Parts: sequence; structure tokens; C-alpha cells
Amino acid sequence: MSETILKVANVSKRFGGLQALSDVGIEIHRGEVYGLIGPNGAGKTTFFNVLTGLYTPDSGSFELAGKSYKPTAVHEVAKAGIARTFQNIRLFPDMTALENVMVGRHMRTHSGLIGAVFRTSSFKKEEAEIAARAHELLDYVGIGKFADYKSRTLSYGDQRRLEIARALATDPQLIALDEPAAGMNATEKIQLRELIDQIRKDNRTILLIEHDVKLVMGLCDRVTVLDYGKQLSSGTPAEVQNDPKVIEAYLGTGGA
Ligand SMILES: Nc1ncnc2c1ncn2[C@@H]1O[C@H](COP(=O)(O)OP(=O)(O)OP(=O)(O)O)[C@@H](O)[C@H]1O
Repeated sequence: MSETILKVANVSKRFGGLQALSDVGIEIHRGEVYGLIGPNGAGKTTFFNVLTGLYTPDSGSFELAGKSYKPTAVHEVAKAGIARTFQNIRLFPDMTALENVMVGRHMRTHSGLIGAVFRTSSFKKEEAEIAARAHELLDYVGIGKFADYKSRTLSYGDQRRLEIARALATDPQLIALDEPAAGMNATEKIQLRELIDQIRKDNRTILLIEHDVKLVMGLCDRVTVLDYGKQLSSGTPAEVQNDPKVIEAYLGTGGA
């Protein structure tokens, strides 16, 4: 079996009287596209927020590429190797597409503040490398020609691609996509699917939350279904789709 990238066990999170997550666990292997689905309020976003350091879990163990990590702060999680996108796009709207990707890349660089202030030769060399890599990533996600456009001027679908490029810029072990197809039209969804397929072919690992069941079932290698914070079912799309518990709780009611 291929290498385990993410291993999460026994994650629980309570908000006051509401048990948003109860003992949830998933294991994702390198090169997989793993889907997290479930009806509204099932706990998907809470799970993402716990995984990426936005919420502190009440319990749970977390391992990324064989190393345990504590998701206590967003920057620590990013350093550990998880990059995420958000349901509501979070780009720097007045920065260019290129600059937005360069920001992601800076996390992996070394010259630091002193180098930036004094514009040392190593800083300049590093900047040039960062810009070159950012251009490559913009081409990779299909928006290279918009490198110098302010990100707020890009179409919705292209802004989502830009978020993915920025996530890739951190060289993550795992890319967590929060509803990447939200608000996309049919053509943009097909393009998104092709992009995610390409990322998988390049041996990257993806976890995604998505409301579009058709997209999830067509794209994901394995899926976990949450319902009222509990793990209802996990398996291949075919296994999950045929699970009577899932049909009753989710798919049978007409999906998202
Ligand atoms: N910060 C919070 N404070 C209190 N309750 C919260 C908080 N965040 C989420 N919840 C509650 O936890 C439950 C799970 O919410 P969550 O957003 O994780 O579900 P979801 O599966 O992502 O839903 P959706 O598909 O609608 O985005 C919901 O009942 C929600 O109201």
C-alpha cells in the first residue's frame, strides 16, 4: 500500500451543547483525492478547521507524512505541510496573481527580513527564483496569461485556480480544498476536475469538501461521509453510494 500522508484519529469537537465532531478518523495515502461529504451542518468545515489549526479540538491525534503534529496554530500547520483553500476565496485582491502566488512561496524561503530590508544578493536571487516558480505554477493551473492582473479582476473560476496555485507554492504534503467548485459553472467545473486530476497524477495528495456529489463521486478515490458529526461511512465512491446508511441520511434525500 502507498505511503500514508495524513492519519487523523478520534477527533472530537464540541461547541457548547453541540457535539460537532465525534471520534472522527481518516487516513489518506499519497496521490489520493479524498472527499469529505455530508449534509449541511454535518461537521465538514469543523473538521477542516480543526485539521488546519483554526479550531482547537477536544481530542484527536494527527500525523502528517509519518510525523505527529499538533494543529494548534494556522502557521504551524502550514509549516507542517498542509495548504488549504477557503470556501470564501481569500486572496489579496489588490495584489497581482503572480504576487499572490509569491506570498505562498515565501513561506519556504530563507533570506528573511534582514535580507529583504538590505536587498542582499542572496535575497535578490531568491526573489527571482520565487517569481520563476510562481510563473510556472500559474501556467500549471492554466492562468499564466493573467500573471500581472490584480486578483480581484479575475473571474471567479480563475480566482479559485489562483488559490490552488498559491497552495501548491508552499510545496505541501496535503492540499485541503474547501468547496472548490462552489459557484462555478459547468465548464469551470470540468476544468477544475481536469486540474485536480492533473495534481493527483503529479503524486500530490488532496482532501476536499464538496457539495457537488457528482463531482466528488467522479473524482475521489475514497470518501468519508459525515452526519451530525459522526462518521457514517468511508470507502470508495461505489461502496459509499451503496451504503444504506448513506442513502438514508444523505444521497437518498436528493444530495446537497
Ligand atoms: N464556531 C462555531 N460555534 C458554534 N457552533 C458551530 C461553530 N462552527 C460550527 N458550528 C456548528 O457545528 C455544526 C457543524 O457545522 P459545520 O460548519 O462544520 O458543518 P458543515 O458540514 O461544514 O456544513 P455546511 O455544508 O453547511 O458547510 C453545525 O451545527 C454548526 O452550526
